[in-house]
Amino acid sequence: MGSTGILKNSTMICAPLMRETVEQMVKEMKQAKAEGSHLLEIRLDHITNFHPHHHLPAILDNKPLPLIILYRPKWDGGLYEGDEHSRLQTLRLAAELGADYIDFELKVASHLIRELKINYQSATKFIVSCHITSSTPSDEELANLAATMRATGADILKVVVNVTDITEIARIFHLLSHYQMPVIAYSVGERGLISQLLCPKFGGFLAYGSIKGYSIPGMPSLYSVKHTYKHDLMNSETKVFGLVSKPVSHSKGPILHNPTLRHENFNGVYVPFFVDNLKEFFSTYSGSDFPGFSVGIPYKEAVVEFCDEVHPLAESIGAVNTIIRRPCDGKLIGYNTDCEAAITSIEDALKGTLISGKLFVLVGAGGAGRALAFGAKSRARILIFDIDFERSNPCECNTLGMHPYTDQRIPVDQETLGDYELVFDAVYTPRKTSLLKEAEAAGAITVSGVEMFLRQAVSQFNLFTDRQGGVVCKMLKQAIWKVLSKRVVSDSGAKLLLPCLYLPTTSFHAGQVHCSPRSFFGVEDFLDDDNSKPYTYQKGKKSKNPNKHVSFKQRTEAYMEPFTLDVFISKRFVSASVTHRVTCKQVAVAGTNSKDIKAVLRSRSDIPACLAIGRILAERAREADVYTASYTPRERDKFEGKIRAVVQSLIDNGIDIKVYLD
Ligand SMILES: O=C1C[C@@](O)(C(=O)O)C[C@@H](O)[C@@H]1O
Repeated sequence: MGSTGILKNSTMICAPLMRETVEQMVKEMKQAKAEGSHLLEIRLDHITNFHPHHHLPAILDNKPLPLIILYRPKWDGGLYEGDEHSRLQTLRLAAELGADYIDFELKVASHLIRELKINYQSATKFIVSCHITSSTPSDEELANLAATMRATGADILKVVVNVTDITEIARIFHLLSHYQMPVIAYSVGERGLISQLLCPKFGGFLAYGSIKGYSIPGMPSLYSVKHTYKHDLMNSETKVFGLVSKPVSHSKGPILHNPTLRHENFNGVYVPFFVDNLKEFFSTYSGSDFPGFSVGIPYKEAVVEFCDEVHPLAESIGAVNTIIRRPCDGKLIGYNTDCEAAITSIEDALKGTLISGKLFVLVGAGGAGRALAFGAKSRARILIFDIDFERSNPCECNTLGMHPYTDQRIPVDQETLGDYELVFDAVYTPRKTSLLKEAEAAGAITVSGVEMFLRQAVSQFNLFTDRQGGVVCKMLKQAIWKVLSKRVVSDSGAKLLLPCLYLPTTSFHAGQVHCSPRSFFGVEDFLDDDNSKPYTYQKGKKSKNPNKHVSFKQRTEAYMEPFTLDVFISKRFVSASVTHRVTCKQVAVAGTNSKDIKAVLRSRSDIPACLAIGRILAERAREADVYTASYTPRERDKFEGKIRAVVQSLIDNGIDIKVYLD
């Protein structure tokens, strides 16, 4: 095929061109090439007053790249309304002139392809296409359809569907990866977007991308497939991360996580998952190809149910925004990285003023609101308003102010905004919401949701990749700078705060949510059952004097006793974990709220439950080759009753626990 050949094992990017004149087409062919397209699809049916004998050679003679010639009739979704004979004559002419590819509708393909292959023994390749407007066929139906298409003599098959649920895309992936000839298959629409974004992973022949200035509904831009999702670098080993949300297109996650994954040399991609049904989604995309998810509106609370295990912090908050598929057993582990992100964003904007004792007024108790409330509760007084008391429709109240609802904002009187010292909006698209603009005008310090977004993304990234955070922090910082190219935190007038990204001094999360065995963000809070008495463990204060003598024991403790045990008991549940001090990695976790554990228990918090947690945690620790751990009860905990039962059970099950009592 010479220069027009099919690049083996490499998905091409194709820009469809739909202009009204040949001149425009020629101009855009050059633009598409400059933007990185590998080939071009020329929609003849869009050219007005089209004269085949005059216009076709003009197009083919000026092609800077291989062309697919397509002359779509009205009966198959195109613009051509003339007679069928003339249309097919035009396509015959394209073959005669040596077009690289010609696209035929399945209905007419059979006799035409045979005829053309006999008459013109050119290098032209024939694409046979089928647009399915009814429901997405099953795997079997798709295979049968592909066989019918192949029987026409096609060189390449093209199947376009319009899925009503993202799980139907799995059938497209199956077709792409299993069919023994070149296939183009994708779905249009937001729910179908991943079929286009992940096309190279599943071996699609080509993926489409629209050129700059001519976006095509339901299709990614050439720029995004080339630069954001980097089709060139994707292969069958690429791990797919993504945001589970509805809506999802507002998210800046892909433009943060994708460059960072590449920077870290991690063969992964981060995509938007428009999800309607969590259960179906997790059972469809259940393999190791999908190792981690962010969770956005409106699913942060609902998703807890689909996690096999939930980190104690997320459990206490009642919301999960990050899910990791544990490599050893495929279980889904839920975390919350929003809580720390929200509180540190506010604390940093207050420039060292403590939030303790202040009054927090929280509007909206959805997933993000819960995380913020939880973080604030132990230090400050908090007043919560939510439009929907029962939270029966969380989606509605969570998107206020978010693109495209930028004219809406939470219902707080503009006149009262000046009464607040600081106003924080968890929405980050746009960066400055109507609420923040008004608050700024009223003289309050304002904190954009971008701050929280960034911080939660850093922790999330470290969980996804199980890596240390320093480089990632810097990388994300650069990425967001490029994206926003403006300051990310603002306040009014002279008190202007510089844009900042929280760069923790210790290794950040190190693959787990916990920075240290016992503290998430310096102060660890767990709400008690009646939601009024937080357990608070105040981390030992760091000395301000860097020259202060550190004893040998202090220096070596983490190495001599590398594993710590943490036990948490509430009226509702019991959980315990073993953490490696140096890397801050949790090596084993067990909690009575986990699906598998609660299924076999009568109660989630009685003594038998504690004994079960001790036994299961011991099994998991032993599996991780950990046989010893040290345990210091949390500040308000006494080493008796249920706590003692957990620890005793661990000891009875082969773990040597050293207990430190003050
Ligand atoms: O709140 C957010 C933002 C987010 O939903 C996004 O828009 O990318 C991703 C979530 O993980 C996070 O908790």
